[in-house]
Parts: sequence; C-alpha cells; structure tokens
Amino acid sequence: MSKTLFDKVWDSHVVRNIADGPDVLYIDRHLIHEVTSPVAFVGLESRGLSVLYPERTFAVADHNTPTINQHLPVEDPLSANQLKTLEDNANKYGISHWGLGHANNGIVHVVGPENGITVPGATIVCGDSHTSTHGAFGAIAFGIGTSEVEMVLTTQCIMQPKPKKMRISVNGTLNKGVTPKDVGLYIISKLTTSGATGYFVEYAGDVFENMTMEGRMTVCNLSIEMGARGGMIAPDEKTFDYIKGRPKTPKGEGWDTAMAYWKTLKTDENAVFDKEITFDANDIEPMITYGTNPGMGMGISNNIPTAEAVEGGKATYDKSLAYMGYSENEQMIGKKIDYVFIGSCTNGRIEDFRAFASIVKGRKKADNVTAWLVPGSHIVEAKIKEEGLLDIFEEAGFVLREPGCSACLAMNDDKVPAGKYAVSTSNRNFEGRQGPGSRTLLASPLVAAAAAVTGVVTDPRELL
Ligand SMILES: CC(C)[C@H](C(=O)O)[C@@H](O)C(=O)O
Ligand code: SF4
Repeated sequence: MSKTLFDKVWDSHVVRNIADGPDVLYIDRHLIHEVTSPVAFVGLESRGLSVLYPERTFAVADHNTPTINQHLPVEDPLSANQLKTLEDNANKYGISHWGLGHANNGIVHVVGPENGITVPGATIVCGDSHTSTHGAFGAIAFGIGTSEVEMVLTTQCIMQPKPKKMRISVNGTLNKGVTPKDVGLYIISKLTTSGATGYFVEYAGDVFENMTMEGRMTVCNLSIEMGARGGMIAPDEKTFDYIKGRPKTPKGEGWDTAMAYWKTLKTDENAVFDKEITFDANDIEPMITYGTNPGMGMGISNNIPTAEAVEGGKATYDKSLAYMGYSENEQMIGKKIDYVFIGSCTNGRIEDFRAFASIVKGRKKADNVTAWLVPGSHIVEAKIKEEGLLDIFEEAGFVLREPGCSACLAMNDDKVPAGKYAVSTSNRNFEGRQGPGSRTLLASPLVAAAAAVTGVVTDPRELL
C-alpha cells in the first residue's frame, strides 16, 4: 500500500496498537529543558522509577538563561533554581547536560540539529511545542506535556493517537526579499492558527525542495502556530550533506545502513492525504503581523485587513487591535517601533544573521531602536564572529548577545517594556509574550533589519 512519509516513520515506531485507542510509539531522541522537566523528575522519584535510556535523553538549558555575562552566577533566583534543577537531574540520571557556558549550549531546537541529534526517520520529542523544528530533517518531531516527559523518561515510549495527514505544497520561485519565515507566516495567515489542528503536515513542492536546511527548520518550527501536531519535509541530498559528520550522526558502516533507510523516506506517488493545500510562491511577499496571534499576518505592503477577513470574530479582532494600538485598514509601513529582536528557534541560525547583516551592512542602527541580537547557540555565535558579521553589526551600532531563548518569551531579563513595539523574528505575538504589555510584530530577519536601521516598519526590498 502506498504510504506517506509520515506513515512510514510513524508505523515503523509503533510498539503496540491499542484497539480504538492511541498507539504506543517508540521515541528515538528525547530533548529536555529546564522549564518542563523538573516536575517530570519529581514524578519519577515519587514513584521510584528511573530513566530507561539516559543516552537517548539530552538536557539543554535555554529558556531561563541570561544573554549577557553568562560566566557570572545567574542573578534571578527563580531562573537560577530552574537551571540548577536541570543540572542536578541530569547528573543524577546520567543524562548529558549542555548547561549555561557549555560549548554546545543554545536553544534546544538549534543545538539538536547542529550536533546531529536530529536525524531523518527518527521520532523526537521534547516538552516544548517548537519541537516541530526537527521535522525539517524528515523526522517525526512534536512537543509533549510534562506528564508525557515523565512517561518517555521511564519507558522511552509515548501513547499518541495517530494524527491526520495534510500536505501543503508551495510551487514556483520565491521573489526577492521573501524568506522561509515569510513562507511560514503566509501559510499561517491563510490557514489561521487552528487551520491544521489535528493534522501532521508534510511540506512539499519547489519552494521547500529549493530551500536550505535552515530555511526548512524555520518553516517546520512554525507548523505548531497553525495548530498542527508537527510538520516535516522529506530528506534529500541537502539533508544528508547537512548532517554528515556531525558529532552524533552515525559514522562508517552505521552511516551507510542509515542512508539506505533514509533514502526510502519519501511519500509514495499514490499515497493519500486527508487534506491537500497548494499555494503559489509568487503570491508571497515579505510578511509582518499586526495583531496578537501568528495568524494575524499580512504582506508588508498591504493594509491591516478588516475584521471579516480574520479568524475569531469582531470582538477578538477589536481587542487584538486595541492591544496593538492599531486600526483596521491602516498601513503597517512607516509605523514607529522601539525594539528589534533577532533570534529564537525560528530565526536564530547563521543564515538569519547573514540576512540581517545583508541589510545593516554600511548602515546605522536607528537611534530610537533598542536591538537584541541573540544567536541560537554558541556555535552560531562563533560563526557570526568567524564570518565577520560581528564587525558589520558593531560598525552599525549593534551589540551581539549570548545564546538562549531570550526575548522570544522573556523568561529571562530580556523583556520588552509595556506598550513598546518590537519587531521580532520569533514565532509568537501573544499579548505580553515578550514582557508584560509588550507589543510584537513578527517578521523575517530582513524585515527586522530594515526596521532596525530605519526605526519604522520598512519594506526590506527597498534596502536590498
Ligand atoms: C516553555 C515552553 C513550554 C514553551 C513551549 O512549549 O513552546 C516555550 O518554548 C514557548 O515557546 O512558548
Ligand atoms: S526560542 Fe522561543 S519558541 Fe523557541 S523554545 Fe525558546 S521560547 Fe520556545
């Protein structure tokens, strides 16, 4: 029978089918971080259980880490306690721990692929919704709750109902200034934040075939923002080139065996999806959000859509616009901004910083803008320096910070003050997401850079 990529990976991991119930699914890699793992370990302890495969579990500190002076003790007591608890639990159970200051530290969804933890055909979970990022490699990767973290720690399995399958194809060629982030925001704006609820998405078509691995990660990362359980892309030569030789990928004969399997990981020609959606690359322009959910996005040159065009009804729309201080049908171009944040597991990789540099090079940071440039990992940070991007940033008046989730959700000190506007390359623009009362405009690194040098929302195509 013809199978989709998703079926192939899922079916090969089913340990047991429960009649009329969920499948028991074997998990190859379990990533844990300081926010959603402590209670799971308390649960294990109270039941006298242990960690079944510590070597398949990877602990990374990212949410509560400061992005300056990482060599000093963490000042915020709550954050310090979270980080210490992760470290203690990892040590106690023999789990590798990339804590603050470790050379491999960074955002869990950035360091997983960087170090070869993420491979095609694997099942990967983490107590974090943006685990969908790893789907870029043809893995089934999804976020889980804390009680499931406990389940995976002790059994390396999880009980999951099999989601429905959706294929989203984008064909054609992307126009100048249109990045993978814009593709993701465009799709969410069309589907809404609940449009893919209950589905696992496969991205297909020219645009994803031609996209870099980092771009694919950006798109898969955003899958969760349209309600999908996850998103994935069939592995190809680009995928294999990207992972080859990374510290944790198989070597020698192990590599050859793995490759033989990985090459089978594509959707068969006659395989059927529960839903198929197709878009034309030519319709996508640089995107920006104007409201308080990631589905409230639009092409940057458009005007804010009217309530009828938006999910959730008039009351939600009015509340959202009132929070943002915007009105229906207004232009976004030219709106004053206060902060720019480039980073996060959506856009905190080297290609994102290259894109940012392509616009700020030879220009100056606008005086009214506070900018936070936060690499997704130390490896990204090192590349920024090696490639001379840091010089470009510093000449333009920017400072590079140290890696972590940072202002993406402001669990550390990087909080946007109430009422202030931040153009952010992250993935969520919910009320207060970047600090109590903060207002977020989600966009690509190019749009963020254009705003950082002009101080207002600017079409990046004018500066390229
Ligand atoms: C803290 C964590 C549970 C959360 C998530 O699951 O996504 C965070 O990473 C986020 O981006 O909101
Ligand atoms: S960078 Fe943001 S979205 Fe990604 S894991 Fe951290 S808080 Fe969540």
